[in-house]
Amino acid sequence: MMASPGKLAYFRLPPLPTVGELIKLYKLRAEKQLSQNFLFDLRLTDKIVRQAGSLRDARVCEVGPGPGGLTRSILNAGVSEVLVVEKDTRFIPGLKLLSEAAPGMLRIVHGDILTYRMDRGFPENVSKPWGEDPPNLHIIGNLPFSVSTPLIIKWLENIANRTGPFVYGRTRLTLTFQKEVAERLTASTGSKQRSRLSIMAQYLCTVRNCFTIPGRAFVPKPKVDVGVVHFTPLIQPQIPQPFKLVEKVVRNVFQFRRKHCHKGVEKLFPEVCRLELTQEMMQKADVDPTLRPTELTIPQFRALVDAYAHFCAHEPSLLSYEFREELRLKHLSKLRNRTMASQPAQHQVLNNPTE
Ligand SMILES: C[S@@+](CC[C@H](N)C(=O)[O-])C[C@H]1O[C@@H](n2cnc3c(N)ncnc32)[C@H](O)[C@@H]1O
Repeated sequence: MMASPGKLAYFRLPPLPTVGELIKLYKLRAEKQLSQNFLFDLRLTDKIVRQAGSLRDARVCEVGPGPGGLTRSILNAGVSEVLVVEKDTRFIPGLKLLSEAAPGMLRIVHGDILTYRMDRGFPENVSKPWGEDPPNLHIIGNLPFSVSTPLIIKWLENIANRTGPFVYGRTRLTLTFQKEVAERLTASTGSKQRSRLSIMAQYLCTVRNCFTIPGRAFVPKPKVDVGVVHFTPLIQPQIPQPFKLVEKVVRNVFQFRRKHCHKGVEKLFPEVCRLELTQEMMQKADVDPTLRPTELTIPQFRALVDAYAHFCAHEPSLLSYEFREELRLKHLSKLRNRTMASQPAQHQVLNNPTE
């Protein structure tokens, strides 16, 4: 493979204390509430980073760096810049050591990833249009279990609406989840693990279950194994239907996961016209009503969502709440963006390597 020009492609961290030694040095006891399970084995962290594809000259945001094992592997991958967001202040001194060893490459943010505005962390991304390859931002993280599902749902909505880290470019994600969640995210049509989460993720992304890390590889050892999942958002001009509408159809269909799918579809309509409209919707979408929810493909879900949107357009009372809510939220987010643009950032960047 040809190396890209510039010194970063050949960057290697100088010798440093090991992750285990750093933990001893700073007396870092793992906090259960923050789902702290650390990876000491740098061959494993390297393997996670390899799933992201080439990171030469890329920008990376790492969620929850903790003692920095995964951060070391990211820095060694020839990236141009890494921004790490860590909630626990105790890890900051160790991360600063890493930052000194990789001058100009590591920005440390003390903050909560659930509220951190990543688009503000990488404002220069504005010049890159959506869909440009290679992507300009990678999100990588050995995620805390406590936030992994809400975080991926929030990011899926961001992908649909091109907000948050997805506002300017086709950001890719390489993240860890509890093994069972990883299996649900990537479950194929007909599999037992197929669920709402599988549909929402695969509606918007190509999803790959990369490999499983046994619980014993972490310190302390969690009760579960961990799956590494890679997401590539699909290139589409705009999500054809609002995210909330997609969510509503998928939620209803999976309400009766062992029954025929028309059972869940019926619940989308008022009782008086339920059976007729369900029949009409299934015909319009060309979906066999006797299939089980787990047997439906993504194109069939798309067809169901489109058919339901058609009914809603003709009978706004079916969906007036969601549409109103979606419009209200979009309006609020526009106002918030405007206000925040005129305010200083709330999260503290603890070092500025470019200074
Ligand atoms: C599973 S540990 C991974 C640590 C390290 N990346 C590794 O692989 O060894 C999760 C990390 O996320 C941090 N964390 C937990 N909740 C967070 C949040 N809401 N925002 C940012 N970081 C968080 C924890 O403090 C911890 O460092």
